[in-house]
Amino acid sequence: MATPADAVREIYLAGIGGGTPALTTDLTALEEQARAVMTPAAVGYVLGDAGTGETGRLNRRAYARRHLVPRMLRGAAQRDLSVSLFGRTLSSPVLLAPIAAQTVAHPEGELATARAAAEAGVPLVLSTGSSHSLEDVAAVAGPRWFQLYWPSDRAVAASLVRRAEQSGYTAIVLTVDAPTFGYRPTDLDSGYLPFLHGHGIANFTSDPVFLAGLPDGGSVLQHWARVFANPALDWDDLPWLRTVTSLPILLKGVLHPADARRALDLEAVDGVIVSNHGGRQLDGTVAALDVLPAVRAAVGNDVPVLVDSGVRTGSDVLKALALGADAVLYGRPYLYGLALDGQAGVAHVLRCLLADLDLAMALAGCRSTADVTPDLLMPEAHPAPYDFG
Ligand SMILES: Cc1cc2nc3c(=O)[nH]c(=O)nc-3n(C[C@H](O)[C@H](O)[C@H](O)COP(=O)(O)O)c2cc1C
Ligand SMILES: CCCCC(=O)C(=O)O
Repeated sequence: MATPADAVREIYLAGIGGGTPALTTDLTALEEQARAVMTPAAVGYVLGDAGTGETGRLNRRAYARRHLVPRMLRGAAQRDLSVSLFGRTLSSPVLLAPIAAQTVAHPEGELATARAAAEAGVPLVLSTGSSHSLEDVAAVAGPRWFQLYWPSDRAVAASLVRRAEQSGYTAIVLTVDAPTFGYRPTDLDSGYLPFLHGHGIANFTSDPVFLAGLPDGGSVLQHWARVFANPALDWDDLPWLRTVTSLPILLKGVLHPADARRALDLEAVDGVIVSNHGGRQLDGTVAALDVLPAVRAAVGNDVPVLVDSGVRTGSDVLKALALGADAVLYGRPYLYGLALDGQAGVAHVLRCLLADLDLAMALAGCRSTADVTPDLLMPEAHPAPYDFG
């Protein structure tokens, strides 16, 4: 049976004939390659962090300062990478993070991403800010979740969720860390917001409720700007979302354990995604990985907890799982693959990540994701200095 690590063997075999991969297999080097092929505005949007970039750097440091203590002789010749979430089996603990406006990186945008994800069996979380309608993406996608930016008009929110449900998306990811755009100097310096250039608004321009609210002769972009976000959203709104869908709901962008607990106590959500949005929202924010154990402790072991922000390699996935995550969202690197070579580029990145993860499990002595336990990590010499009580 083919395993993700076979990709590595195939590369070496191709090398006998002089072949080498078209793109780097170094998942941390893709950024530099992609920078060279994207427009300056796209580089600013995709690579950019909020503020000084402190949180963006911290995300990587949080992984770098943790170290694995692998176990030997555990007979991990075959690895089972699968995990179970909301009653479904995922082929690996990896999903593609919602990334808006993907046509800034490649003209085929989310369609290319969805095809590559389907081929790899990796679930895609499609952004509300997709450049192709959620129906068009569903037509070429494999397993899929829908990420919701809750519009200022509840009727539009309900319409998006209903469409997602009808199009086979099996979970709703409500992102709560972006009531407004963060302060992003890379975008501000070039005066560039992709949405105002027509990227990432297809779910609105294809939405009957949104279009019905468009004033006669009014501008679509101005209407979008009014409707897209709801900065006034608060906890009292959450139960309403529960009334419009029977799908599992995950809250994305939670960092404080008390917020995770509160969401569950409201019985309004089924899971949480610990994330600082890749350092793009509030600069100076703690690394997502650093609060993951506290969030896990706050919600208990039965609630799905995912994490993102800074995941790059197979070892990173192991570290996240060892600290209590059920799965990770993989973000920018797949966008780099998209920019470099469209669908084939995303496929390459996923092949590399899954091969790296499969080998990491072999080398750490893990036959299955259930074997990725906290004792796989070196206890921290300097534990996190905060106690959330
Ligand atoms: C260009 C870009 C666009 C994004 N758009 C969205 C979005 O529409 N919705 C959302 O919830 N998160 C969005 N995110 C955040 C990602 O889902 C994820 O949290 C983040 O990329 C993780 O950081 P990393 O990619 O550095 O690992 C976006 C991130 C990037 C880089
Ligand atoms: C309000 C943010 C919209 C897109 C996004 O999530 C991002 O650029 O990070």
